Amino acid sequence: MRHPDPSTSADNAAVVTVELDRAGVVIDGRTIIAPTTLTLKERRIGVIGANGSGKSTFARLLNGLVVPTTGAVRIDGLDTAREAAKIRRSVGFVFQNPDNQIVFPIIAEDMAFGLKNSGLAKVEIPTRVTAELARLGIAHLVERASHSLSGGEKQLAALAAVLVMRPKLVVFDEPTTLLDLKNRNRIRAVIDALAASALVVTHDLDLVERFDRVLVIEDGRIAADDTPRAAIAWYRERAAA
Ligand SMILES: Nc1ncnc2c1ncn2[C@@H]1O[C@H](COP(=O)(O)OP(=O)(O)OP(=O)(O)O)[C@@H](O)[C@H]1O
Repeated sequence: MRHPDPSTSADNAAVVTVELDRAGVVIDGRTIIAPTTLTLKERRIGVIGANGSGKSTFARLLNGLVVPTTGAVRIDGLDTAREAAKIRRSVGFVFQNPDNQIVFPIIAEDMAFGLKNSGLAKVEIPTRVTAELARLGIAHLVERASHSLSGGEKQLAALAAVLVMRPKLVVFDEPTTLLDLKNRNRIRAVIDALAASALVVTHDLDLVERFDRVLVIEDGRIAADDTPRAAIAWYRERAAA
């Protein structure tokens, strides 16, 4: 059983409000995300849909990695086009490919980098890093060279580097794709236990079946927005057609 201690908990329990206000993305004249208006306040949100439907682009809109070409995206009232640096302090993004995320040669250095920039006292950094790695069951990786890790270990280390910053919302872009069954279950348990809100883009429908809300994206539009049961059933039927 988990006993959260506010002084050491790696999570932040506040719920984030995401607002898309006619937000759309057009690249080279092609509509990738059609103008979309929606508010997300749930703690667990799944985003599913076919390859190339726009899921990653949608996810990237939420922390300013992609800026809408029409309309606006606001996180707790902050516009991603104007306040991306501030927003990234409360919205963490876990990339599908951890190589896009891990920058430093040693895992502990990679995790310490963001903490140093956030102004955390130097003496507190190793404790925060160690605690986060331990929470994900990978404390033994702390001094390992990033390039020597397996795909699954890297994925978990990249996740640790995001969570150590204690974001209020964690956006996951296909977090289980590289993982074996054991590590997939571990990520699933980590998402379940997060005090932070989570939005998860995935093809793994089981992962979102107990979430609060699931969006199905089709050709850059929110084609279904429902309970997991209803949204997944809609998507399965659509995929079978
Ligand atoms: N920077 C870009 N330049 C041009 N096209 C892009 C860019 N980013 C995304 N696209 C295109 O937008 C469409 C949606 O891409 P996106 O990665 O959002 O889809 P996805 O639903 O996450 O796909 P998958 O399930 O295959 O990962 C694709 O056709 C993709 O090629």
